[in-house]
Amino acid sequence: MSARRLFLAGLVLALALAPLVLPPQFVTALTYIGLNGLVCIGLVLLTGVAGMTSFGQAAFCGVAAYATALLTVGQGWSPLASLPVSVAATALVALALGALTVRLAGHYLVLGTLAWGMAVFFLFGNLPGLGGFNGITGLPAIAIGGVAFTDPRLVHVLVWAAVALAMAMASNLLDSRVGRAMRSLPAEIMAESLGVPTARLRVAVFCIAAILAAVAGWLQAHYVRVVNPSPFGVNASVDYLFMVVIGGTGQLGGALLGSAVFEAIRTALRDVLPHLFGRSGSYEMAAFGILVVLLLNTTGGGMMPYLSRILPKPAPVRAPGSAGPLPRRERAQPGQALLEVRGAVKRFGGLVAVNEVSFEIRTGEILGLIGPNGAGKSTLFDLLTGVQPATAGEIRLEGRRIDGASPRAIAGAGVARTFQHVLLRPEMSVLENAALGAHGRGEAGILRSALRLDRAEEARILFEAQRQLDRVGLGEFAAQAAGHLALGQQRILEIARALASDPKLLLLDEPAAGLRHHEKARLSALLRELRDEGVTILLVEHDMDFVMNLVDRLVVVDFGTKIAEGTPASVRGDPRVIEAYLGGAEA
Ligand SMILES: Nc1ncnc2c1ncn2[C@@H]1O[C@H](COP(=O)(O)OP(=O)(O)OP(=O)(O)O)[C@@H](O)[C@H]1O
Repeated sequence: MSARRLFLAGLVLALALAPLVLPPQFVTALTYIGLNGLVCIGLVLLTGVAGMTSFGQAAFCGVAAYATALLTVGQGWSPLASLPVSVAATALVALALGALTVRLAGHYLVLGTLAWGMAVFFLFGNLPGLGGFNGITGLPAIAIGGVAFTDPRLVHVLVWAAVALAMAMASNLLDSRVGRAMRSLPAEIMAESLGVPTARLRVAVFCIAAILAAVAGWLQAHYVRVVNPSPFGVNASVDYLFMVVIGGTGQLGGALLGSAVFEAIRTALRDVLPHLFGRSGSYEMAAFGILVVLLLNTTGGGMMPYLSRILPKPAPVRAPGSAGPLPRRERAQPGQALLEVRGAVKRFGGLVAVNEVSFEIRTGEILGLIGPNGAGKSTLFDLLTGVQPATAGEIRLEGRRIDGASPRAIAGAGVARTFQHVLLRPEMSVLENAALGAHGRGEAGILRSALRLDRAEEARILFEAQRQLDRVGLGEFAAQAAGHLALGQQRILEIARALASDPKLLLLDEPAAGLRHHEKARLSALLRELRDEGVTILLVEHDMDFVMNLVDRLVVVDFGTKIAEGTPASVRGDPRVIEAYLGGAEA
């Protein structure tokens, strides 16, 4: 067993035994830390992992709490029987709200969650049958196998068992194909170009976070045996956000640490301040606010990174020594037309950025797309990758039209790309970044991943990712964080990630930009090797030396129009190219 697992097992055991030795008020505090921790695990997934901020998590606790109150008090169900129904009801509400809100971006998303957080709170207080702001009382205690959880110490064990299960499942999830896709969500263009269905996955993460909040709401309802709106308002949602920010949104442990620190500060202030200021004033909130601001100032990324330094390190994700193959795409014969662009036009208002451009790429060749600044190269690249729709014209991949298709659909059709400004997940390892490329070649979903039933497929994906890293010469860096690589290596990593998707066509957007001379030479050698292995490549590039010595053919554009096409030698001597692009200088 690794040191990390031993530590975690010890922690769980200590928590389970805590009620035997701790006084009741500590057990209550620990129970609340666990309940809040459950909500915060969801919030870490939502905020830290998927990049969405929610001011509405407490409302989800409330939906489950009210649902179980209605079923148990109103209908006489047992709490255990009401658990799946309460959680499912919350998930349905989350699905509906999520579908509406997660498409919003930035501030709009935050305000959207705030709006429904407030709305749900007032619904709890005003809907008939929910007992108004006094709520519903007399909820039964949870009973499992004839054991009634009336003793707070038993509830404590139950709550922390739920926390341990949630932590294990969330950690499994993050360590999987879906988890990597979730971690790629903040870089939406990158994620879509890797075949990740970002909108659907966002709603899924939103629902997962709501389900964790629902379990906490259900536990809390049957712990305190009364349900009213006050713990489910926006204030409580803000508290949850504070907890995860204090703990650190980037790691699951931050959820529990933040919950514990939050509870400790609140309890300390409640106990200490009256001694300092007397009982006349209520200074807790003011002191609490100041403390939180100070904490956030001193621990930018939350407290978890500090704790991580002293905790045993998790073992880095490694590829297995061998694994079965992933599905491969069928390939056309070398020399056949792979991509055909026919009369592509892109207008921005009155400006024609791409004007009736036609060319084709044949299987197994390297084609360079060049032109002076503002010639329309990037726009053409955007048309090929689906980032922008063409105003007119046709783009076909192996005869099938892809103009107007989404970046995800184009990725699915076998077109992989790199970005002019490198897009990686810097905090993920080099291996995991490369594995993101193989997303479309796996199929394990959320539940399979959370239950760790995806290991055979995961081994194949990681093996493939490592194979591509070895292929491009980055194999030895697999366990490093991608953000620690030099820029040139990051560009190469993007190529390895693209190759992991088993592409029919590799599109490279200014791959030599920002590289030093020796890095360019290495990149050039790599692209030649890939071509020799049968990979078809289109590259947009500014660096004439780099392009001229590498490509089989060139397409030259100027003012959005194709002015030349042919081998580097023929293009080099073309008077129109010399005139337009090279300004009379020899290439
Ligand atoms: N979204 C947009 N809205 C309006 N005009 C645009 C847009 N994108 C590009 N253009 C214009 O289209 C023309 C072609 O731009 P594009 O970026 O495709 O050229 P480029 O060849 O890639 O240039 P560079 O080499 O400088 O990157 C330019 O005049 C540019 O200002």
